[in-house]
Amino acid sequence: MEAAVPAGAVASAIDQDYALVGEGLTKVFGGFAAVKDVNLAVRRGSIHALIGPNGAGKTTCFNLLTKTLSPTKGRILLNGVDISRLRTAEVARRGLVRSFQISAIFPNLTVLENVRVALQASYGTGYHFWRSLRAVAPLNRRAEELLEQVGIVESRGTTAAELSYGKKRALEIATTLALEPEVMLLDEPTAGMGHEDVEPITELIRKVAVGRTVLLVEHNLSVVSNLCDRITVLQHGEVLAEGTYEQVSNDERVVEAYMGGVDE
Ligand SMILES: Nc1ncnc2c1ncn2[C@@H]1O[C@H](COP(=O)(O)OP(=O)(O)OP(=O)(O)O)[C@@H](O)[C@H]1O
Repeated sequence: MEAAVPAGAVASAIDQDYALVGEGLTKVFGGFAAVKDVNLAVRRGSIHALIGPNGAGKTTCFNLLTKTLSPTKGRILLNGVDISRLRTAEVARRGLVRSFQISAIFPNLTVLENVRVALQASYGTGYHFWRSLRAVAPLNRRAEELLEQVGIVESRGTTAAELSYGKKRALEIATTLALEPEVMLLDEPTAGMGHEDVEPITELIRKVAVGRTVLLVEHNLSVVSNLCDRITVLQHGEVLAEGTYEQVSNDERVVEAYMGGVDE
């Protein structure tokens, strides 16, 4: 007869496989449950998408996982550690980083300066406008490396305001990488983009995801099918289906949810 596996052993095996886990996540806004008992496990090293029709609860769920909102019920585990009660900065220090919104980019600073600000934030020194150029010079090399990685190093001297939309997104990814994330959370990375920018950003995400874990909310289903290993579909705040793109796109309930909604 096989010896019973102690519960702790199962839990730690799960911790090793999954970088980020949401357990029984629930968020109630004034009596309305936007997210209900959602269980989500993001496998280490994977690109995982959260999709669903409008109003399905994706943003709320994402905000819970990124600690922008606190759950009414449930908990969040990062590498097996309960981070539900930790602040965003502490969670970022532990490797869980949400991509900055474009609005968080300083439009009047150059591309290089923007990445340097992020690096200074990550080194805990903060950004001091009065610091001499010599004092910040060591950061320039790292900033240039990051810009190289995201393919916009030739724009280093351009002010962020002058960048195309696609390059702004690339800059946003560089500022996220400055925090050395182990788990990256991307909020609709291709939202508002023209056709010509979607593919380069998809390829960039694929590239920076190597050696990391990525969770993204994305409306563009062709990006999801092209990029993501696993997909969780939400509807009315609950998990409707989970699997590969092929599995969920062949699931009648998912087809029905999308046909019944107004999503693209
Ligand atoms: N702060 C809030 N207060 C009250 N209701 C909210 C709040 N935030 C979200 N909701 C409601 O929760 C539900 C889920 O919203 P959420 O934005 O999470 O969905 P979504 O799937 O991201 O939708 P979309 O694709 O349209 O962005 C919606 O009915 C929304 O109106």
